[in-house]
Amino acid sequence: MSDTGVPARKSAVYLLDHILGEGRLMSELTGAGALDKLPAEDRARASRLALDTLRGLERADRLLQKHLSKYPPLTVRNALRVGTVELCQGAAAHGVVNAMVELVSRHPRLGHLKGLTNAVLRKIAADGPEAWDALRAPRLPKWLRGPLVQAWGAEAMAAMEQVHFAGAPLDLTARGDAQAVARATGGVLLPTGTVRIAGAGQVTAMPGFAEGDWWVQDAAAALPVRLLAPKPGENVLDLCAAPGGKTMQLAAAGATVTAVDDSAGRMARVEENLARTGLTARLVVQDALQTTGQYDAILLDAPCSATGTIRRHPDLPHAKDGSEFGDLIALQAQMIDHAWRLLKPGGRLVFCTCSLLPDEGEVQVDEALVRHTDMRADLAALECPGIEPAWVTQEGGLRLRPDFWADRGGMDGFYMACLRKAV
Ligand SMILES: C[S@@+](CC[C@H](N)C(=O)[O-])C[C@H]1O[C@@H](n2cnc3c(N)ncnc32)[C@H](O)[C@@H]1O
Repeated sequence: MSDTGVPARKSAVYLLDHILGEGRLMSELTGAGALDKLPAEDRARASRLALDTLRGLERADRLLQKHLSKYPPLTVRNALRVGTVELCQGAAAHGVVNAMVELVSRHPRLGHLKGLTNAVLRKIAADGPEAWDALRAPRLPKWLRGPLVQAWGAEAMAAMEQVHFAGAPLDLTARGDAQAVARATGGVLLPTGTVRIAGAGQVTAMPGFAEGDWWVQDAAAALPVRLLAPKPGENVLDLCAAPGGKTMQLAAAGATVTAVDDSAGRMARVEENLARTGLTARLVVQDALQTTGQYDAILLDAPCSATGTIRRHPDLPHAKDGSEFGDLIALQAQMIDHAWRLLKPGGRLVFCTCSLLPDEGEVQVDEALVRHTDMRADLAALECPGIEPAWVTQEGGLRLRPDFWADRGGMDGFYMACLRKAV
């Protein structure tokens, strides 16, 4: 890692410029190699700085506003934001200020703003972390906050924003004995069987990673397969499978799994994950709507707004504006109808999305139940260990929100329902 911390901070500012300026997602930028030239430690630091800054963006802007008569160009503004977040997290003032001044002074067009950077960050350091702590938890942008307040109410929204701001712990799904994984990793076992670790370090260095004893999967994301309850030897279709968290759960239960995803790049991740865990599945790179065959059980983890994953992906509300959600909602309905044709009589389909929008959950299932007279919501499937009755919805699905289990570190927002086909 560099002594000055300038390369990691410069990369964090680069990420923010593209997320906030061009609406790119962090995963797109890192996938395209944005951090590849940095040593591993700097890469981790750059990502952490960018994510922490996105989580605290509203607070950073409120503090900076006091010391700026007009906004400087985006790159300098982002350097000030990163510096503010670091200072308010308690980093040593001289290190942060020197690094940010150096970063700005080296910029080919904005070097003249190094004096401003120095003066503003010194004032932020003098304000101290108390000024930061006195501000409310950052709110989601209006385009997303509006529909979520309408769906869940203002109080629940504020609770979700608190959890978004806090970030997420590391959750693991065990290939076999979850208790043993909890012991080996120093984690706690949640009531639903997920192992949760607070303050985890590098994932690949943790006990059991190389042996494939577990994989990273949010506690909420582990539940759809529990609802499906695959049995050994059953023919199970995993539609929209990559990167394969649920594929591995299905395979670990002994099912004969066909995993379909239309992204060859993402399917390569499924292959790697299966190889590491020693599990097997037939992998097919294909549009889910072109899939054929007849299956005992189907898991449909449909593409969605991903608004349930903001704890882990605070870039999403800043990079998106909701304009593509209508197309996703239409595609989800098409996928439910297609999956229904591939399901044997008496079989079950678990539909799920990592979304907080009822249009991608409760409403999808309500409407599917009207379109398919041979479909019913299977309430018995929801009786899994740890699932709380309050999470069950009117149409017979499960609604999970980030503020559920807030005292344990929250969970991703998710919707899921088990739909049973008449014999
Ligand atoms: C929510 S992610 C799936 C996560 C995965 N089930 C897991 O547990 O790791 C949605 C996936 O849908 C895939 N996808 C999007 N449109 C698709 C389509 N038309 N056909 C097949 N896969 C699609 C994306 O490539 C993405 O991997």
